[in-house]
Amino acid sequence: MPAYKRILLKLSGEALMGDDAYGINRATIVRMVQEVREVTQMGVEVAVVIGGGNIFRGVAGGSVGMDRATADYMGMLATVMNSLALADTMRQEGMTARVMSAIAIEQVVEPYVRPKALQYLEEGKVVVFAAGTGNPFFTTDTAAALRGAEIGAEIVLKATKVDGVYTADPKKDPEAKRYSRISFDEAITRNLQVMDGAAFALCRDQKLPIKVFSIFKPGALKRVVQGEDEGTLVHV
Ligand SMILES: Nc1ncnc2c1ncn2[C@@H]1O[C@H](COP(=O)(O)OP(=O)(O)O)[C@@H](O)[C@H]1O
Ligand SMILES: O=c1ccn([C@@H]2O[C@H](COP(=O)(O)OP(=O)(O)O)[C@@H](O)[C@H]2O)c(=O)[nH]1
Repeated sequence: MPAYKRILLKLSGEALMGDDAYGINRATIVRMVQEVREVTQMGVEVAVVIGGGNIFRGVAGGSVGMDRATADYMGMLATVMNSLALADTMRQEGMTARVMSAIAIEQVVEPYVRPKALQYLEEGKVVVFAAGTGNPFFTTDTAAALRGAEIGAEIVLKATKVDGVYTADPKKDPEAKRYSRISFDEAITRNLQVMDGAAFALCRDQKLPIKVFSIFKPGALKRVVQGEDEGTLVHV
């Protein structure tokens, strides 16, 4: 039995590279989609926000002297590409997906219209939210928090490169310990970088819990959806 009726799944864009140096690794995206299919088959309504870090990140552009807002728009366009690839892979795997963009790009993707997104979810379609929040200086984590709150998701699931929230960045500090649960207040006070502060703050205000877990661990998404002990729960 699933523990949730409706979820917002945030997929790391960077993880889409798999073992490649850049772009979208075919085997990786197929595996991600198959995991999503498993939970849709359990009757869970799934909305997805995918990042763009495998193609372009605004901060990277900014660091080499680009105008930061322009670089961020490039990052948002990168998430549109990933969203199209994701939805197409879903189609190939026998699912029905709809991409909705936060920035107008009508010939390519339909615009984000909240009631329409809700309708798709009720029809059992997977909705992929593209172009983040549509605003520079934000991240797709914040987009996940925002859309999660808007569609009334019960939880935001952040599938990322680490298997939970740690006392420090586990990629830099081998002594870092994983929390099984942590409050928003503590995560924000300790300035834990696994998610940006804006995303944490929005979820805290909306009382929308977040689960952080590994995108690489087979079966982790299903376990999370079944309410099993997996990753880290960030709670009010
Ligand atoms: N306290 C922490 N706990 C877990 N991960 C952390 C922490 N601080 C920093 N990180 C880093 O945050 C990364 C996940 O955030 P991000 O780069 O935004 O990933 P994504 O591509 O999933 O959006 C992890 O790969 C990890 O190295
Ligand atoms: O609301 C948003 C969402 C994303 N971005 C840009 O899109 C890039 C890709 O998204 P993100 O870094 O969140 O992807 P991920 O970490 O999942 O790979 C970011 O670096 C930002 O430049 C943005 O400007 N506004």
